[in-house]
Formats: sequence, C-alpha cells, structure tokens
Amino acid sequence: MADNIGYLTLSTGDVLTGKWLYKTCPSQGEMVFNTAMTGYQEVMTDPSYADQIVTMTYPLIGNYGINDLDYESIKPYLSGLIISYPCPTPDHYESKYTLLDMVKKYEIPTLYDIDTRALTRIIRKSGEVYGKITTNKRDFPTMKQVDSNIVQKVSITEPYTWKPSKPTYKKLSVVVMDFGFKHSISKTLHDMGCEVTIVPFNTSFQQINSLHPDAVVLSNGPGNPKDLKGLFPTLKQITNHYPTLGICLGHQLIALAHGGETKRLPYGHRGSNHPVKDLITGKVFITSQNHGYVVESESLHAQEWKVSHINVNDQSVEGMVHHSKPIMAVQFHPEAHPGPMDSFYIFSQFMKLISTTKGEKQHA
Ligand SMILES: NC(=O)CC[C@H](N)C(=O)O
Repeated sequence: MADNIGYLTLSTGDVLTGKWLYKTCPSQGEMVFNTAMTGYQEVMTDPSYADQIVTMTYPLIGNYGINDLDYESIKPYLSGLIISYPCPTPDHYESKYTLLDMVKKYEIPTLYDIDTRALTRIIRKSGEVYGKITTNKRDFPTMKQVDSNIVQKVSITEPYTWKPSKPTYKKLSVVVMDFGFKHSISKTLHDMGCEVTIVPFNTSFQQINSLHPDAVVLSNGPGNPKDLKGLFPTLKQITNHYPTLGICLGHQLIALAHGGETKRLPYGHRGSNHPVKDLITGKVFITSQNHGYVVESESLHAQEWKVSHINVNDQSVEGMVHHSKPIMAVQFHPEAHPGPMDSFYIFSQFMKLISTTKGEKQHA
C-alpha cells in the first residue's frame, strides 16, 4: 500500500500526504480551492484553471459521475486535482464514466485522502501558494507564477463558426474572442439564436471587421490579465467599435485596455454561491465564480465607467458598464455551469444592447 502514497508539497514549506487516484508526476501549479458542492466536471474542464492545482473543498467528488454533456472545453488544462474522497460508484442517469476514468483518460495528477480543509486554511492564510504533486516529500515547487503565455496554450488557432439551428428574426452574429472560453458561453449565445464565431485570442481588429459581427464577447481565461498587455490597444479598438460583453478575464481585459487597473485577490473567489449585488436594480444574485484577480474600482475613469455589480462579501468590483458606449462586463460567470443560473439575465441585457445599437445604426 505504501507505493500508493503521494505528496503535495507547498511553497509555504507544508507537506500534505495523500493517496494516488492517478499517478503522473511531478506536476506543479498555483494552489486554488473551489467551494462548489457539485460541478466538478465543469471545474475540471474550465480552461481558466490552466496551470493551477485545484482543491475541491466539498469532501465527496465523483458521486454523480462524468457525462458527455458537461465538458466546458475539449480537454482539461488543470495541473492537478486534490480531493478528500473520490466516489467509486457514481449514480446518475447521464453518467457514463467515473472520476477515475476521467483523470486516467486526461492524465490529471490526482491525490485523494488529503485533508482539504487544512489545505484550504493554508491557502487562505498565505494567499499566493504554489504546489507540487510528487512522490518525494522533499521535492518542493519551483514555480512562482502561472506561465505568462498560458492563454496561447488554451486558445484555438483557427476560427470556426457555429450557425444557429433556429435563426431568430434578429439574425445576430457574435464573435467570441477565445482566451480560454467555456463552451457554455458559446452555447448560451447559440441557444439565444445567434450565429457564433469563435476566434483566437490574438485576432486583429481588421480580421474581426472582415467577419462583420454585430457584437463581440471577450471570454474567460487563465492567468494574470496584465500578461496580455500587448493586446490592449487592439482590445480597446474592438470594444470601442462593437457592442461588447466581457466575462471574467474578458472583464479584466476591458478595464485594463481602457486605462484601469487590476489587482490580485488574497485567495480568489472560486465556487458556486458568491453573492453579487446589481447596483442598478439593487437585487442580489447568487453567482458562479472563478477568479484570482479583480478590477480596482478607483482605477476606472468615472466619466466613462459605472461599477454595475459588487461582491457582497468583500465589496470587490463584479461588473461595469460604459456610460456612453455599448460595453458591459462582469467578473462572475452568467453562463453558470457549474452553478446557479440567477445571473443569466446578463445575456438578455447583452442581446438588448446589441439590438438597440443595431437599430440605432440602421436609423442613423
Ligand atoms: N475565469 C476567469 O476568466 C479567470 C480570470 C483570471 N485568470 C483570474 O484568475 O482572475
């Protein structure tokens, strides 16, 4: 049994002992924790977790299995998975595979029987923690930050278009810039009747113009938004020209491209029950979140931007709208998956924004 023992060594000097669910190592990453009780398949396939070792705080993982429907990307990009108990006997009508099948298929280094509560306390206390999944308890992580080219590793290289199955009378076409997009974003737009074209993260303004879209979405994605500095002038041009929705990394990129600032949160927001207040309606929504950085509200030019949403727990910026241009952005995940659909209305608002802008252009 001793050869089933594996270690998670941390940049804090701590060593946690667990058992291998799938042994492939060593593997390093930024340590993050997700507090969702369900949605492990969506979490594992969300490209925003690239270069990160994800700890699930809910103790039972794998209990409803893995299906063919809930992939958020074609494959997982996370560096490792840390859990307490992997359920070997899933039960759900859509389940096709076990958690073990999944980690084996995609070769995700996975340790179980780890005290995930103790680990989460270390991450919460220390803030920025890096970890290594290894067979040697004296083998500590050398990694100090997520790769600054990580978006390039997860973005598509060739654009593709998804025609609507039931085109609506509005016939809206939307370009999604892929910084590591979750499939639920394009699926939601498609379900709303849009033609969706997904383009690589470094697509130029001219290339986007040649597609004649009605609107652009800047997707979620991994890493520090400031690492994409070279794209800010292009993103400013794009967002000044087209109705735009930014989601998570996309939200941060819009703020930076327009002269705002972002900062690192002490230990991030990752889970399915983060309360967010819509400052325009005064309503509070339970949202799905996965981010380590936030936009600094004081950095936004007040003549141009209004903070539209804040996090109820720590008052951080969760959304912004431009005063005169059709640009809106949210830090949380309105597409959910995993998590509640409470903030789905963001997509409806975006559709309205596109239609109004299109109508104004036609009447001009
Ligand atoms: N889900 C995301 O888009 C994450 C954005 C960014 N990588 C962050 O951690 O803040």
